[in-house]
Amino acid sequence: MTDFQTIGVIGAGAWGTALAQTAAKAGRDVLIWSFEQDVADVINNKHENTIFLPDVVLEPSIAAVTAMADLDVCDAVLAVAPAQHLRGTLEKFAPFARRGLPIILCAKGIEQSSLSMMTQVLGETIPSAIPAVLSGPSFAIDTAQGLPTAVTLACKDEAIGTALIEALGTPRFRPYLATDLIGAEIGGAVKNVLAIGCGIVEGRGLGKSAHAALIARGFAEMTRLALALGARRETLAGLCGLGDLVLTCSSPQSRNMSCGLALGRGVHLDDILGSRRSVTEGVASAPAVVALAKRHGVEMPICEAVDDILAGRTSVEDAIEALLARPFTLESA
Ligand SMILES: NC(=O)C1=CN([C@@H]2O[C@H](COP(=O)(O)OP(=O)(O)OC[C@H]3O[C@@H](n4cnc5c(N)ncnc54)[C@H](O)[C@@H]3O)[C@@H](O)[C@H]2O)C=CC1
Ligand SMILES: O=C(CO)COP(=O)(O)O
Repeated sequence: MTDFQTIGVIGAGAWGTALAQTAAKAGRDVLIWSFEQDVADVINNKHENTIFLPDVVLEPSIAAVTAMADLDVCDAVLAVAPAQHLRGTLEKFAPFARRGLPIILCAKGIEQSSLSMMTQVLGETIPSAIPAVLSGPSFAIDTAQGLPTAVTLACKDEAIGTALIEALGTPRFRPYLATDLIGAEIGGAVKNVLAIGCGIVEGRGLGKSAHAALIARGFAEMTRLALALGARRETLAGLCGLGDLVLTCSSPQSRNMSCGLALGRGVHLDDILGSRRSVTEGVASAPAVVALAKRHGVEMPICEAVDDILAGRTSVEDAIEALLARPFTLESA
């Protein structure tokens, strides 16, 4: 018996669909809200999200809706809209969220216009909700196909966090409880920017040694920013930090890494983004990460280089040369 029998999923992209599938496999009744009517129709009529997560037969206990009002029966909600659309999406849901509703934030990004983390966006749109963050190394297709995945589920209230894990966890989808929401959020947002950087390194043929160096120095940047924002170091060393960084930075199936790969091979950013319907979160989060770092006096040269390349302020070649020309320094600095 669970306190959270009916689960709402807001966002029917690849990750929302995969989380709906795993919640259904855990025995929950699932309502998934789709931004697009055609996506809702295909989920209901074909039991497959042919647009964002093809080739996965969805559980019969998943129903798609396009009216937020239909989610008012949910005991807990997973918010899986992309970071730049989260505010508008939660504003639409706000009138139907009961007081004290647990809302699990699953987007990995920072709002570009306000530099807000997703928990801040939730606090401003549905202040009565109980916030949680779900983040970790988990490609949607792996999770949806039932391949083993483990993630961090962060909630300040440990009893509610534990109950959410009991409602959503399965032997194949293993959430680990944490209480450090900001650490989990920073890990997910910054690893996307670093994955673009790792893709560039691969695309330029700079070698596996450079690739590993970028992961390690990128992890130092991620940790510095997280600590400045009040996170705990051990959170960043876990699934939602290092774990996701390693996955995303080593997998061309990552949208962020593949974006970097193409940039490194000389493809223009507009052409890369124009050829995909799915979201590449690191592109929107890069300027926000850099601005947030500046605000807190944190040095993040790799993220800055990625942001400069994305914004067209520097070439890939010049950015690499500038990083390599930086003064030698203490590793722990
Ligand atoms: N796909 C994956 O493997 C994983 C994705 N995530 C995160 O989940 C979040 C969602 O990503 P995906 O499900 O992969 O998205 P996706 O790339 O599969 O689909 C794009 C999503 O954006 C939505 N969208 C487009 N315009 C919108 C608007 N104006 N308002 C609201 N929604 C709009 C679409 O409805 C669709 O749900 C991202 O923050 C991503 O970083 C996290 C873990 C794994
Ligand atoms: O967050 C992810 C895996 O944990 C998915 O990464 P991409 O958005 O780069 O595909």
